[in-house]
Amino acid sequence: MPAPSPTDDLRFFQETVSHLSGSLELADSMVSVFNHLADHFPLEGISLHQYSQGLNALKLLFLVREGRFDYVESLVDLTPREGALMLHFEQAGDVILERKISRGGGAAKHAQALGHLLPVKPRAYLVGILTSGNETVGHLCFIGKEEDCFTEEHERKIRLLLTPFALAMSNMLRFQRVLAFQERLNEEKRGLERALEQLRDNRIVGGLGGLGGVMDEVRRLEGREVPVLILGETGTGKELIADEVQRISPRRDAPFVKVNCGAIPEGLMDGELFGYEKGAFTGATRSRPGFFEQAHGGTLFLDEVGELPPQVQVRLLRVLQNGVVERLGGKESISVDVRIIAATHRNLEAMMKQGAFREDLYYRLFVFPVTVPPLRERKQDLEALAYHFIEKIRRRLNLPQSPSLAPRAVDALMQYAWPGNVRELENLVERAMTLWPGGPLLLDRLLPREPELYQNARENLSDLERLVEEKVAACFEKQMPGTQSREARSIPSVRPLQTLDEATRQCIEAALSHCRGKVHGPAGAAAVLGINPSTLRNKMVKLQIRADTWRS
Ligand SMILES: Nc1ncnc2c1ncn2[C@@H]1O[C@H](COP(=O)(O)OP(=O)(O)OP(=O)(O)O)[C@@H](O)[C@H]1O
Repeated sequence: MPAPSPTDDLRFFQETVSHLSGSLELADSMVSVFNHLADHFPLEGISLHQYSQGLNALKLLFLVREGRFDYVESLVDLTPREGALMLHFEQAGDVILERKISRGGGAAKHAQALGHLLPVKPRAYLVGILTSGNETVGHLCFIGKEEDCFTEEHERKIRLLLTPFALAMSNMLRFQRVLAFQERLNEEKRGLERALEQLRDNRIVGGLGGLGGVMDEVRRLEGREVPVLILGETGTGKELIADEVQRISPRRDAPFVKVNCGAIPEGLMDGELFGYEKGAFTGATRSRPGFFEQAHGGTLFLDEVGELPPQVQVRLLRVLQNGVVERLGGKESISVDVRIIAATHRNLEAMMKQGAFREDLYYRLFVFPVTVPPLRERKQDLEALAYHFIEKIRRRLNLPQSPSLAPRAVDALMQYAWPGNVRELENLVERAMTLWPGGPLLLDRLLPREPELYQNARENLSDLERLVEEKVAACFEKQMPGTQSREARSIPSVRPLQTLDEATRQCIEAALSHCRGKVHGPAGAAAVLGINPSTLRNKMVKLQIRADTWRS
């Protein structure tokens, strides 16, 4: 074969450089370079490695093969002798031609690093040390198809390419690092936004309404560290209450670790709760502290505690009694100081009777119980909750304005039994806002149709009537103290008696004046009176009360 002329070399050099710089995407330009070089070398692949003196390890960065690019960061540990050999190559800064891989040879470790990507077989290697200024950029490996496939001519040709490869690789690696850094920053930003969003949205709606009793209980926990057990149907807001207990606890600045016991597979539960040592089981490639250790000094929230399998209940009880954990595969006892807040939608007492929940554990957890009532028992909060979710979802969906609720939708919400509680309402509002982002939200159309999920309309109506009457009675009590007590009712009043309509009018007008003429919505008269806005409107029409009289 005639020796290549300087013109051939120049063309080869220019073509390679143009493939190398063809794209900012490392993968694209490397695939393109590979295809071009495969016409000049008997190539199986090209890889880039870096030697880390600190770790005394050889790091694989990427491998490119025909039509395929793998960006894989993996490490191969080196012996001190192998490390010294790598340093020696780097200092020589040239090309090593190995006609076949030999144990202890220069490219043996490069081949080992690629073992999981390329079938190990006898083949030749050309390793070029890439340098830029005084820095070593990496080891560029041309991987041959077989033994002895590279010649001195190949060695000469790869030498021509060392400088452009060094420049391109150094720039691309820097670019990759910037991208990775940017990605990390974006991820951090998303995390912070989520945390901020949660802080904004963690407001408890109904704290002065249907959750008034619960919040009174919770306030008694301020500054205390007793174990708390939060009970209530699914989706009633138990986790939100747990957050509130934590917020007012002396441990509020310490770790607050939340564990959903129902979401961890039974086989992993011990390891997750109590931690494990490296090698404790297949796949335990390193030691890991469990949730108890992570919560040391702070609080552990055991959500869905009723889902714990019996054996885990035994170990949990032991940790609570002794204040120490032992990691799986570990020999040491590790002291832990953890406050427990637990929650469940299950009837633990019934489970205890059936033998499914340990009695001793139950009494350890049942120190300060808080029961969150189902939504159907606090319908006065429904409209305010719906508006709270509208606002929360509007922010998440980035909508310019909050859509309104269709008035007839509120009636339907009041009659529905809400088996999924507040979470069901939140999901319903989200679906409605996806369907009608500009409003009005026809929530009634999205409610299930099964009649057994609705309270009898008549019963409901009389409930509302009863509520109005209660409000009226409260009004009387305020204006004429004592007239509402059982005894007082039998004593003739000194004040002239009002008809029910007159008393209702007074009550409605007082509420409207308080709310400056606002009828519905979170700060509206209907919410203050605890009745459905359309019921209030009907009464206003009947009594000829106009809301705008109170608007300033
Ligand atoms: N009173 C409330 N005010 C505002 N948002 C609430 C209220 N109650 C519940 N939510 C919201 O409803 C959703 C469900 O509440 P949460 O997860 O606390 O219920 P849970 O009882 O813990 O449910 P589960 O039993 O399924 O674990 C959450 O998005 C929560 O923020």
